[in-house]
Amino acid sequence: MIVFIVNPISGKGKARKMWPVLEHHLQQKNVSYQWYFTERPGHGIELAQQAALDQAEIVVAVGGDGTVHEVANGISGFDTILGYIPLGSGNDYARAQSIPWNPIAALERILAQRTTLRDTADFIGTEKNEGRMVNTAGIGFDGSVTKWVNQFPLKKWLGKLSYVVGVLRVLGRFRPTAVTIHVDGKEHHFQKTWLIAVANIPYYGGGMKICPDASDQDGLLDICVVDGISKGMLLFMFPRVFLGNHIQHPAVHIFQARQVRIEAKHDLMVQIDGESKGKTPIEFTVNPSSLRAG
Ligand SMILES: Nc1ncnc2c1ncn2[C@@H]1O[C@H](COP(=O)(O)OP(=O)(O)OP(=O)(O)O)[C@@H](O)[C@H]1O
Repeated sequence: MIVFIVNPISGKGKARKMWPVLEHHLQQKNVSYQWYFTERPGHGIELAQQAALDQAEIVVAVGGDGTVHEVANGISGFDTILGYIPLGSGNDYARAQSIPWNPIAALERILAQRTTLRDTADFIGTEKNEGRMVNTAGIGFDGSVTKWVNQFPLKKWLGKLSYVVGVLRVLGRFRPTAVTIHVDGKEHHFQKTWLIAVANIPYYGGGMKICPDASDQDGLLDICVVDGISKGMLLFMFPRVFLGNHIQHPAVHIFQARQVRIEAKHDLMVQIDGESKGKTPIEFTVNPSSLRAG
């Protein structure tokens, strides 16, 4: 049995519009399936967990990276395969896994049932803030931008453009702070940190190659720290993130580790897989080959 979990608001309603087309394809191919629309944030976790308990072979996230995050958390601890049809606005998971952007082609790939094992990371913060990261986390500047954008009433109309507005709004008031980063137990101190990314895959934010060498098949997390840089230089450097050559800048520090803990002098906001997830301190531990991706 294949279970589809469709987020009707993903990609400004793209997933909702595309679902009848996907269903038509499934019916033509005589595939046995069930489907659900998510009704609220977090619902995807509950639906995916129930599907795994009901012994679904594959649970397919239909939407964006937030939907993948929820489904991956719901099936955590089960042998269930995670499928993905990218109909969000960022779709970084699809980018990293080379999943076709055409929804029917993505569906065909799932039906072919060629699976690979992928790393995820377990995260644990404060106040029951814990779970499983599939893509990438951002702590600091982009954590604040994500929080701002998720509360921005125009997000459902502006889509990705909301992030540009968010970057400009947060840039005005964000203050870099001192952080301590424990990389596999070794302490590194930074004085004026803008952001720390912890990555399973190279991308976040819809194609920004924040950790260009990250791989979810190497048993390691890649960590990128941006520290000691002026606001102007940060803006100037920003476009280089899309090519991944920002890592050559002296303000950018890269590490690889199995475990990383981040503490900040002044609390920094955290986003994980594009979802706001509390604030520092936070710790990540890689969980190698823990996800069956189809
Ligand atoms: N019915 C719903 N109403 C409101 N929010 C929902 C509903 N169902 C799911 N959500 C939430 O929608 C959010 C965004 O989903 P998702 O990330 O899949 O789409 P996106 O933001 O368009 O794509 P991307 O993350 O790839 O840019 C998630 O945080 C999820 O919890």
